[in-house]
Amino acid sequence: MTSVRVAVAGGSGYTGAELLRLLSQHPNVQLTAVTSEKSAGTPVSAVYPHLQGIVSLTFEALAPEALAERADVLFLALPHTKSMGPVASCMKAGKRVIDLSADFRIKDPRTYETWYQTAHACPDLIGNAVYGLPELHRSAIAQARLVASPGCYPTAAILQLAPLIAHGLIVPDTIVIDAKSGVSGAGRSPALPYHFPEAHESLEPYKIGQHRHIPEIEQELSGLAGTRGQAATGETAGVTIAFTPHLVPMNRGILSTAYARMKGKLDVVELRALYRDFYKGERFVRLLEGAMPNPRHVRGANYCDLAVHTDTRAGWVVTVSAIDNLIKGAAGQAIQAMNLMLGYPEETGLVAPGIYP
Ligand SMILES: NC(=O)C1=CN([C@@H]2O[C@H](COP(=O)(O)OP(=O)(O)OC[C@H]3O[C@@H](n4cnc5c(N)ncnc54)[C@H](OP(=O)(O)O)[C@@H]3O)[C@@H](O)[C@H]2O)C=CC1
Ligand SMILES: CC(=O)N[C@@H](CCC(=O)OP(=O)(O)O)C(=O)O
Repeated sequence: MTSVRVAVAGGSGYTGAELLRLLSQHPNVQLTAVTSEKSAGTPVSAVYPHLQGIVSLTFEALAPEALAERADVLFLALPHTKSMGPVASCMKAGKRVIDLSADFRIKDPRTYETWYQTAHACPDLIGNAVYGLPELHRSAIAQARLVASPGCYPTAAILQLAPLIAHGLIVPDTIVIDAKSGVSGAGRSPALPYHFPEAHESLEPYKIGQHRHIPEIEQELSGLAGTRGQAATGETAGVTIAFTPHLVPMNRGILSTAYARMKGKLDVVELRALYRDFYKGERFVRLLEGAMPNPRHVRGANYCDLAVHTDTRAGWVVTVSAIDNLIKGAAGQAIQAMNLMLGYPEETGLVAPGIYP
């Protein structure tokens, strides 16, 4: 088996730690470097004791150019707005890059600027980036040098709505997405809302109608509508959503419930058959008919569990999805993209089931 040299920038964060855990078990990967400024000089296992005896690297403070020399594939797990420069350097060095931040997900630099309050530093590179959701962009990811790995909420929301949009079965501007995330979604840096007494036994919506994942979800759903669905029926391809995220007192996991008004009467049996067909052969999308999606069932795993229901009395279709924000919502999905880019079987290193309870 061939092996590829892989480095992780931002390895001291939560998604970085999950990348290290998963990559250390990948049969084709040799981990060569991991960066952190604050923990430079500290062994990875001193920051993350669960990696003791598994990852022997020490965190280093490396400039992107120096990091790029150490690997063939680079995972960047840096905060959004901080990834643009490092991505440009790694691309210039001719490396394959998988960026977990939001910096290359939005195709329109003005939209990025509006939602991230920062001008894009390298708009010329945005066109090279492929949105890293394998279930929608598999062949483009396989050809890509730069993958913009999706956000956690968008992964859950896009996967649950894609079949409905692609088949033009719902009224596009009636989509309401109500999603809940565990606290690790906010990263490892401490802040008051994530302090135990604040977050524990609490459930709070935030950024109602203002969350930066809105343009990302709309971009992908509009793309689906334009290429496969509503556009064919002569309607506008632009999809507008109402999105409310919530912080829930779990370490990890997202549960997303999406509602949309049905065009005409849709039979739930037919809808489920349509979802089965849309996701046929997809290793990491599990369609549930008896059980309900629950973040508990995907903890530590790369699955997205999905269920479709109809409220025929009120005329709504209701879909529910569950992912682990750090795995299918971040590190696992990024490794899925790497496997595609390198021609490895897509599930390599990702097949372990979740942990329960
Ligand atoms: N958490 C989640 O569920 C998800 C997160 N993402 C995205 O992945 C990326 C990483 O997220 P997450 O792991 O949660 O974040 P964390 O806050 O846990 O970690 C951030 C990492 O970036 C480093 N870092 C912080 N500030 C800077 C800076 N100014 N310049 C360079 N490096 C810096 C930190 O290193 P140091 O030790 O030096 O502080 C740390 O390694 C983000 O873009 C996030 O939006 C994507 C999907 C899901
Ligand atoms: C609970 C929580 O705070 N979640 C984060 C989303 C994290 C994420 O996945 O977003 P990116 O990948 O775009 O960083 C938030 O709402 O901003």
